[in-house]
Amino acid sequence: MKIKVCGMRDVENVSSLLALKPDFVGFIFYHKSKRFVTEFPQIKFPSETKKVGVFVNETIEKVIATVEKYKLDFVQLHGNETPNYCNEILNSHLERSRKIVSESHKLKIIKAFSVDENFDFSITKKFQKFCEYFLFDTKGTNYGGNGIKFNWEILQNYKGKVPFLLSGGISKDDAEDIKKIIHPAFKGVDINSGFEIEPALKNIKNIKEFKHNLI
Ligand SMILES: O=C(O)c1ccccc1NCC(=O)[C@H](O)[C@H](O)COP(=O)(O)O
Repeated sequence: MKIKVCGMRDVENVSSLLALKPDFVGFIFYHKSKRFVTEFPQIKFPSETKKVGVFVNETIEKVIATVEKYKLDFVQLHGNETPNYCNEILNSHLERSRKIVSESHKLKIIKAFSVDENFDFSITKKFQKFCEYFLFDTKGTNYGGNGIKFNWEILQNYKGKVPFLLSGGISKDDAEDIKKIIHPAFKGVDINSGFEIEPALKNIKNIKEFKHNLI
């Protein structure tokens, strides 16, 4: 099962996290978030851990510039971005990387959806050809990091092929329930406020225990 730890910022905290070999580490580039990255931690990432930039209704130019500056592997889109916006992100990155010969990595997209009891999973269809993963997060007052769970049973209404990460209010005591989720597209979890000491500072011991219990 894949693990994404989102909302990181502190250089020593990121460094301790990397020792646990998470699959993804997320950095929030949304200035209204309390986890907004003001100074990107300058650390060499192992190739098995992917860097994810989280954006909310950001301009394409800003997203691409941030991807290039911090060499991000994924962008996670957490606002009202459309399939066309996703297409433009991929095309802009491809066009730019063709011009810079040394930069040839392929950018990938995670589209986040805010889920509540009435969520219509069929809206994900229009995004499927642009996205590597979907992220099903709980609908709340903020675009993300709300710290609340949705009813995981409704995941069974998702019939698509794009793999998804489950998110929203997950904490270390949820490992057993997560292991009970049976769905062909369920690929992993995204964790955030449930593991925080303070905004953007994670409790590495709890993440280690959670990761161990998930196996
Ligand atoms: O975490 C934030 O502050 C945030 C703000 C705006 C957009 C997205 C944000 N987080 C993205 C994530 O992937 C979170 O991990 C996800 O929303 C779950 O958070 P939590 O409920 O705290 O576990």
